[in-house]
Amino acid sequence: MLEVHDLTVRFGGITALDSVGFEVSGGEMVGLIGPNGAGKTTLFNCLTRRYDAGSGTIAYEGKDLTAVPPHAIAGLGIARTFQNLGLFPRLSVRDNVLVGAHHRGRAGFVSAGLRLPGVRREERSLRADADAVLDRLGLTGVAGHPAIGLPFGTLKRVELARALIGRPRLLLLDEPVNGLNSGEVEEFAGTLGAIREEYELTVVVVEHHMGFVMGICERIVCLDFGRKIAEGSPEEIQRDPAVIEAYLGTAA
Ligand SMILES: Nc1ncnc2c1ncn2[C@@H]1O[C@H](COP(=O)(O)OP(=O)(O)OP(=O)(O)O)[C@@H](O)[C@H]1O
Repeated sequence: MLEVHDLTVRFGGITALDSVGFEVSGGEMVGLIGPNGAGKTTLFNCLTRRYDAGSGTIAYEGKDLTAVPPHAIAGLGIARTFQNLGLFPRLSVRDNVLVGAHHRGRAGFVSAGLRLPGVRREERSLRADADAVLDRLGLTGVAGHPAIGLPFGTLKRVELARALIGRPRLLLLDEPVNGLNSGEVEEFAGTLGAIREEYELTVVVVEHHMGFVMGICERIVCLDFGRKIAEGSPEEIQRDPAVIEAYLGTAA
């Protein structure tokens, strides 16, 4: 589904990604780990076209992703969540989720302005979809509540709902359990495991929480200083000397 080859990204003198390559098959859940500044978010930003790759290739379902404009990414079935939440604080939870469905709307500027029947039908159908996703993630009770003031764990689920309403095939999660307590982490892992099947998702997840990532992913890719230093099953990664050295500064 996803093939990344030789991807390099530089910011002035910093090489954020250095010839990184890996593949993800349809239906897989792959973890992307690495110490702070390793290049994980930069990689996500390349996959969603927020950043241009300096060199290298990214193929998604056989298509050259580097030639796709950023606004067309959602329409290709790629959705992401953000490390620091990308929600609109004063919009209701339901409206925040509907933002994730913008690419599914077909109404043009004029027909939307005139509120023609087709536009109203489309809005009803998207609202029904939003309500179904909110229900699935246990958010119905806060659907009308502004995002501001809701607990962090709830907001993380709203982010996930907003990604899901876009009907993605590839879901990119940037630190989804960062800031959650251990009970919430466990609950999120259970939800993600279930919705992955229900929504037929392929998932790439960036996460520092090792218990979460090792427990839920089939395969892990580890970056350090922009380079891929290891790839393998959670068991292989946990005993890989290069990974241990990257995290602890010494091969234990
Ligand atoms: N827009 C940018 N301009 C300049 N440097 C950047 C930019 N984005 C990232 N970097 C640099 O690229 C390197 C990789 O950063 P990145 O945010 O991708 O790491 P990360 O693995 O996601 O880290 P963390 O786990 O802390 O989120 C860092 O040195 C960072 O300072």
